[in-house]
Amino acid sequence: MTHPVLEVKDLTFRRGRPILKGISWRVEPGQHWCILGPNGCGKTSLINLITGYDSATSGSLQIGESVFGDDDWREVRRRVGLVTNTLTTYLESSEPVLDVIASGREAKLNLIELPPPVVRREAASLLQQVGCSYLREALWGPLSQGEKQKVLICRALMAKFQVLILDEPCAGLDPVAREHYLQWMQSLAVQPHSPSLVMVTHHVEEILPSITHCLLLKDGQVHAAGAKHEVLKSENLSHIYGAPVKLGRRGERYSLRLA
Ligand SMILES: Nc1ncnc2c1ncn2[C@@H]1O[C@H](COP(=O)(O)OP(=O)(O)OP(=O)(O)O)[C@@H](O)[C@H]1O
Repeated sequence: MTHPVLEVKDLTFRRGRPILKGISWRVEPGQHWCILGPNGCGKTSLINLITGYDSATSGSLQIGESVFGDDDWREVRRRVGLVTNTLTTYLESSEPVLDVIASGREAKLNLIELPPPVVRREAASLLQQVGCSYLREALWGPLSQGEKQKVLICRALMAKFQVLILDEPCAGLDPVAREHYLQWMQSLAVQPHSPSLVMVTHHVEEILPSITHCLLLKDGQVHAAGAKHEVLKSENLSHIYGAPVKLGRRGERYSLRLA
């Protein structure tokens, strides 16, 4: 039996009030997903549960063959890469960029011990791949938003991950940097052994051709989940955003405007 890359069943999350109300979602090998939904609908909460930063109130969660509760989630976490701005608040400003990247190997923040030279070399090579070799000797704190995003991607790539979760990866990037970044993600997604990408975004313009599926959330519930071309429709988006919107398509890219 092939295991899903990721599966959640009837997942609920309460913090004083219900935040996620019975989410069921399955990511199969070879699929790349995009999660869309209005502010406060529970996108980040869902990701925090998947990455083990928070615990679900009920329901089940599985990454590959590992089930949350049965397996050591610290080990499982090494298979889930996460790129999120929230990480930026946990990282020390004085942390060298190479150590930030190297810390992805162990899924740990702010390394106490120096990473081994072989790991630092891998980190430097990843930095080169994203066009940021000039940051080899830099510290984390003063980096620009775009540089931080690229360093976090490198950090995620250090892990032996099956899933790479990108929480609003283009936030803070200028339009040209955003397009370069998206092209780079596209080239990553089409590599033969690419991890499954799960991208959270507010902008349909950022949905890459390689994204195969979409999960639409509203009020902590799944409104629609499935193949991109079936789910990404004006009526579904109007429903989740609570206003009439019109989805446009140009080639393999999308746009959205108020109807
Ligand atoms: N630990 C928590 N304690 C209390 N409330 C929380 C907690 N985590 C999330 N929430 C609340 O749950 C709701 C969903 O938050 P979440 O950050 O998941 O939304 P989101 O879809 O990622 O929103 P955005 O698009 O604005 O980033 C919000 O109303 C938030 O205030």
